[in-house]
Amino acid sequence: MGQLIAKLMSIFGNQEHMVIIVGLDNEGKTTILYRFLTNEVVHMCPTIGSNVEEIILPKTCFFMWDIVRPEALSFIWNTYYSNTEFIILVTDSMDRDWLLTTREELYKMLAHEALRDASVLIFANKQDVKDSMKMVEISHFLTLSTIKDHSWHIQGCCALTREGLPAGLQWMESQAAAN
Ligand SMILES: Nc1nc2c(ncn2[C@@H]2O[C@H](COP(=O)(O)OP(=O)(O)OP(=O)(O)O)[C@@H](O)[C@H]2O)c(=O)[nH]1
Ligand SMILES: [Mg+2]
Repeated sequence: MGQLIAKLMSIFGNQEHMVIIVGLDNEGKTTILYRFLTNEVVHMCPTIGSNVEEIILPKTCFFMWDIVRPEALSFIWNTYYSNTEFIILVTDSMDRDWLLTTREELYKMLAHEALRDASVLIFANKQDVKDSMKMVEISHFLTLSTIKDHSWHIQGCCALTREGLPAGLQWMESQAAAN
């Protein structure tokens, strides 16, 4: 798997940036991935394994892996990490109970040697749902202001309407251009 990813990276060249989309179950990871590609909502089943898509923009290209939770696939996790430049962490803004687990997973990833230089985009998804937590509350809960050794950005979004997704992608483009 590692060799395959390295080969793909060499084919696509330096403009290609490797991205992993992570988060707990049912947070909207796969919906977001396909909303980057199409104007239609693709109805999803829970992901088994991974989905991968190439998002081609005028000046850059993101090679995005939507992967299941770390513990389920821990044996190949290092393979993904070793080439990753961006982590997209998706949270369900309604899911207060799971935010603690999300926080644990986030800091475990950030402590990983292979992700030392990765930038983090947090999508606070499902902002359309009544009483969803807003970005300030989620930022506070995830203690994002304590992250000093990675670039990070939090963006509220609704994958169903695409609201917030272009802004998140723009942040990634600006990071890619700066690196
Ligand atoms: N209301 C609302 N529902 C959403 C939004 N984004 C995704 N969903 C719904 O949430 C459910 C889960 O979406 P998925 O994209 O399959 O979530 P996932 O994180 O890929 O789930 P797993 O593959 O099981 O880990 C689906 O029913 C989506 O239609 C959103 O912004 N608002
Ligand atoms: Mg999925």
